[in-house]
Amino acid sequence: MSDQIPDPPEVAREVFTGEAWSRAEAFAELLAGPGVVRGLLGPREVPRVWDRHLLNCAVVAEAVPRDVRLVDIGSGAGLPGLVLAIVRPDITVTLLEPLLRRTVFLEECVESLKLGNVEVLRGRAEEFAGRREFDVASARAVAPLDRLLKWALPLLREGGELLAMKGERAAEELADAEGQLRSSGVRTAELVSVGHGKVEPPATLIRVVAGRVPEGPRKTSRRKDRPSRGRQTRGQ
Ligand SMILES: C[S@@+](CC[C@H](N)C(=O)[O-])C[C@H]1O[C@@H](n2cnc3c(N)ncnc32)[C@H](O)[C@@H]1O
Repeated sequence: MSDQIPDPPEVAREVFTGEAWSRAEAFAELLAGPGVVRGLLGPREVPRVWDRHLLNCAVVAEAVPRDVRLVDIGSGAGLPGLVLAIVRPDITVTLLEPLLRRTVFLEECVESLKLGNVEVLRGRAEEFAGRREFDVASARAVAPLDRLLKWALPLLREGGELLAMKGERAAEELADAEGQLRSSGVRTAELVSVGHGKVEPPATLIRVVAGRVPEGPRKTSRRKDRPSRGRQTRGQ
């Protein structure tokens, strides 16, 4: 393992079990190596690659139901989507990211980690409104809640959930978006705390449950649904 990467904390062994352990180690190396060289992760993040990145993202799995189709909006270097795919082989994960440099890295990671439950999709979330449908949307450090709602809700089925990783300002963001939440017809919006005993402090999520899906192009045929731009790749 690279000199710069700290030893994983003890708790990492509880979070990444079975095959997930070697994949988590390999992903830490990819982030701290090519990820830093290509400017996807700041060099100062390397010492905290386990706690701030891998573990903090992995604990989001506590809020993800079983066997769902999850889209990670603005996945960047694969956070949290690729980590969720590592710890949750029961779910299928779409890493949605507009920047080519990042999708190339993501595709390389998927191949190198031999993840069969991941798709890399290049494009902006708003391009796929009504064209793709998911059960869960995750996002970390992508946009304020009001903008995230505009991007995520059209990608979710009725009853689907947005899980937005937010920090200290989570409650404030939720309060600020109250009007929009009401007019978007969402069922519920609440703060959820995950990772107790695993990450310090525990991670705060805003969970929004989508209401009725508006009538739209989602009802068109599969062939027409295919995005006109953007590359899609399935993992091995
Ligand atoms: C600050 S980075 C965060 C990356 C990653 N989620 C993380 O926590 O490290 C924000 C990411 O959102 C992507 N992004 C920006 N606008 C987007 C949009 N409209 N749809 C999807 N992704 C978008 C950017 O390309 C970038 O990779």
